[in-house]
Amino acid sequence: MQEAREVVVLRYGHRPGRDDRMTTHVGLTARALGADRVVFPANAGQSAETVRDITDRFGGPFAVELRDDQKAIVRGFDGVVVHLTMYGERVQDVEGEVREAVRDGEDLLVVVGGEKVPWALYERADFNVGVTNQPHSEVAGLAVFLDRLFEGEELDREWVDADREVVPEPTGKTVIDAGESDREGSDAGERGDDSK
Ligand SMILES: C[S@@+](CC[C@H](N)C(=O)[O-])C[C@H]1O[C@@H](n2cnc3c(N)ncnc32)[C@H](O)[C@@H]1O
Repeated sequence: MQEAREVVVLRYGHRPGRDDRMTTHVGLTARALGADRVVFPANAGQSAETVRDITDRFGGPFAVELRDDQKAIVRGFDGVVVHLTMYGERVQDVEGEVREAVRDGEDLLVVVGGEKVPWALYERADFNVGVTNQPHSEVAGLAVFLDRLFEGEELDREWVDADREVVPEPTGKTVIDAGESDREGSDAGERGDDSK
């Protein structure tokens, strides 16, 4: 796609304890599927730490920010705002319009909720987008939206400054030092950590 200057994912709301895992997964999904930065609420420090740790080990660039002024971020955002919501327009109907809106290098803010989000967000959003009009999860909605936005190109991205790299293989969980060209067998390589 013609590039947005920066794709930022904003996690709107976080209930410590209850939302920890989901907020972490919003960050990991944003990173893995092509966003440049995630903004978490200030009370989601543990999730921020986990996403930063993954970025340190598996590469970036990807930034994690903690902010407590989500309302102001959305209100003052200088670019295009997409709000993912089951009540929105169908992603397959508006994805082209979203790409068009950012094609001249506009920044893009993608907002996902947790608990109920304020009505003002629906009004400020340039696009309220539904990934199906069925209730499901912010992680699933974000993944599908980013993949549609980037038309699958994010799957081939190169990672910079990684310490570790997963070797894709039909069976096994091999992780090698980044840059290492020799493949190691599953027994020799580090066992993958998929416990996040
Ligand atoms: C579990 S839902 C909670 C929604 C909340 N009950 C409300 O009415 O706003 C959390 C978030 O998942 C995302 N989400 C859920 N279903 C979605 C869908 N079909 N399409 C896009 N995003 C969705 C939205 O960002 C939503 O804020």
